[in-house]
Amino acid sequence: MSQDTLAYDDALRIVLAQSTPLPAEHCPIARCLGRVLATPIISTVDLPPFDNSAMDGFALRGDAHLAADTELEIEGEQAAGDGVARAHRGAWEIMTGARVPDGLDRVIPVEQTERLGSTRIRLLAEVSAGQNVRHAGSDVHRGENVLAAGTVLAPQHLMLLASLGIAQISVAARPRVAVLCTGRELVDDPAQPLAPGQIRNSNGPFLAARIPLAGAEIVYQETVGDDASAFASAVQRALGAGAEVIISSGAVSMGRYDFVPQALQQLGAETLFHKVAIRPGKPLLFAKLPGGALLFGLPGNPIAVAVGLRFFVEPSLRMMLGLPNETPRRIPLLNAYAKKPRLRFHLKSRLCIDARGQLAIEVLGGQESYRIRPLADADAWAIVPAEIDSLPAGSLVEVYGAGHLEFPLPREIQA
Ligand SMILES: Nc1nc2c(c(=O)[nH]1)N[C@H]1C(S)=C(S)[C@@H](COP(=O)(O)OP(=O)(O)OC[C@H]3O[C@@H](n4cnc5c(N)ncnc54)[C@H](O)[C@@H]3O)O[C@H]1N2
Ligand code: MOO
Repeated sequence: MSQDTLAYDDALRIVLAQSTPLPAEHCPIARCLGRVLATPIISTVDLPPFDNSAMDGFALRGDAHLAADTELEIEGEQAAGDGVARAHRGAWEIMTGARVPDGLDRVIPVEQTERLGSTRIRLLAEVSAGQNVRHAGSDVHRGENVLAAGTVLAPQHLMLLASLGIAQISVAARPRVAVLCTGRELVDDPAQPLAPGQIRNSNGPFLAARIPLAGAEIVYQETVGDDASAFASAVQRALGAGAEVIISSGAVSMGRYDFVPQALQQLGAETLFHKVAIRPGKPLLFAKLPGGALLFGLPGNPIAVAVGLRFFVEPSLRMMLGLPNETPRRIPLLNAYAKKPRLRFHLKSRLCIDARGQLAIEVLGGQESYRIRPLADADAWAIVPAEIDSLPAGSLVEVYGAGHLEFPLPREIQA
């Protein structure tokens, strides 16, 4: 390996050292899906807020057990939404979710009662204290820590926040990202026929789709030709749009038109590394612009872009979002895998259940970095470290989900 090619871990360390957590901001809960909670949520209320019935039936009181065949007068009715009622004796007809009248302590379902005329019932089963009552605070009690900082808010968290009456929360600001695609061969408009030598821009739409899923927002997007000055002015426009992170695709390799390093020099940027011992995406470049924005120069091959985003940009975004570094899962390889040593491989892969019914990771065919089709079948990345050249079937390999916030796997139990 040439001396200027960094090991992945060293390159990642440099990226993380340049990535700083962003400040928190307030967000109404209707708009916080996918945001990262900046401060823990401590409930100021009990949930349920009052003792209420789990059944349509009759609320009663009694000793530890109220025997079957007991007969009781119907003294009142309590529906969901009714306020405080005070009861001293008898049975109250009650609906599911209704507040249990004060003084009563259990509910018998209507089907376990027999109506005796219009004002009396007989119990057909024994009912004990607390039965069919959902007690105040039994789900969440006041003062309970219900969501930890760093929670990525999903619909079930919004259900909890809504039930606690929380209107606004504090979330990490979303990193502002610009995407610049380079290449004279690129056509953005799907309706435009391709001239000989042209291809469609697929990296732009991929990045535009993935970045919001990674917890960031796109503030600027442009496709530029093969020219250092045009690229430098696109970088200025991206910065003008407020970008804190610029992701470019293409023009970082050895070709005559691979001008990103030169443009960065023009811009006065500090290049922190160029070339990492990985496949795909070896010519990846990382720089810091004079105002502090980070630039990830991803090699143009589509899978090099996917790997650069997943294994360099996303760890940086995690740091900005206040999330800890990711830990991969270790999963057995479905089939043996061999490669040349020296480069760390990132393999388009798919989780599967093997013939014995166990979770395994299948490395897909077609690993070349121009091959987009197998990525469409992939839902995970399998990693083979630089120093390893062959792995028998069943070897445990590190596996990462398609995106850092999407991991379709169960949690690992910590020993
Ligand atoms: N002599 C050498 N040539 C190459 C080397 C090398 O070490 N020595 N490295 C190869 C590797 S590995 C990669 S990866 C590529 C990276 O090249 P660039 O970053 O300079 O990217 P381009 O040349 O601009 O494009 C590469 C490839 O990707 C296609 N492309 C670019 N942008 C898009 C886009 N937005 N959508 C779809 N496809 C895109 C482009 O047409 C090229 O086919 O360099 C190797 N060469
Ligand atoms: O690093 Mo490249 O993406 O293998 O062609």
